Amino acid sequence: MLSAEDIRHGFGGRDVLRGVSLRLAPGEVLGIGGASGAGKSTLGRILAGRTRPEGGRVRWQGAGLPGRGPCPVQHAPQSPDTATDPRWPVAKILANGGPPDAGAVAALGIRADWSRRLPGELSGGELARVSLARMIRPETRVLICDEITAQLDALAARDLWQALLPLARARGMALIVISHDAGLRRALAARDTVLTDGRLCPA
Ligand SMILES: Nc1ncnc2c1ncn2[C@@H]1O[C@H](COP(=O)(O)OP(=O)(O)OP(=O)(O)O)[C@@H](O)[C@H]1O
Repeated sequence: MLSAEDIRHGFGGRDVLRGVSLRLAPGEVLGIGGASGAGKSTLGRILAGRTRPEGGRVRWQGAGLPGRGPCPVQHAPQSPDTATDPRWPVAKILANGGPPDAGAVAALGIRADWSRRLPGELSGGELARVSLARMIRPETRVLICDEITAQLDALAARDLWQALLPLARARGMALIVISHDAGLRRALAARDTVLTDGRLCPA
């Protein structure tokens, strides 16, 4: 479904990704770990078509990622507070880029009475759910979860995964769990990998 072949990318002449290849099946949960600065977020953005790699290619169902319309691969960023406009109420955040996905909004426990609140008026866990719901549309087939619970306490993190996993399973939506936390990756992902020296290796 989603594949990457020999992805290479760097910044300022420094190679970060040195030939990353992967394949992801529908509904699969894949873990990606690696040291800080290893290139996990860079890879996530490339897989979602947000960053054009210097080398290699990302393929979606055998072709390039669609250039128009909603992308089936979405990258959920690690810091919802910097990814959401602090002046926008929840309803506007959810409607940005298309009508909100009512099923995802309900499954993530987003309450109607949050709709007029600003991001600063939500708890960290609530904001993480809103930020995630923006990325889940009916067309989303792969969700790249980039340290989405790293800033939450253990209980809020557990609640978020317990909401997200059944939603993903019900939709056959694949997840890529990017996390420093090997225990979390092992608990969630059937297949776990680590980004080391610019390459993806089995964990
Ligand atoms: N836009 C950019 N311009 C310059 N350097 C960048 C840019 N984006 C990322 N980098 C550098 O590329 C390297 C990989 O960054 P990336 O954010 O992908 O790592 P990461 O594995 O996700 O790290 P962390 O676990 O700390 O979030 C880092 O050294 C980072 O400083």
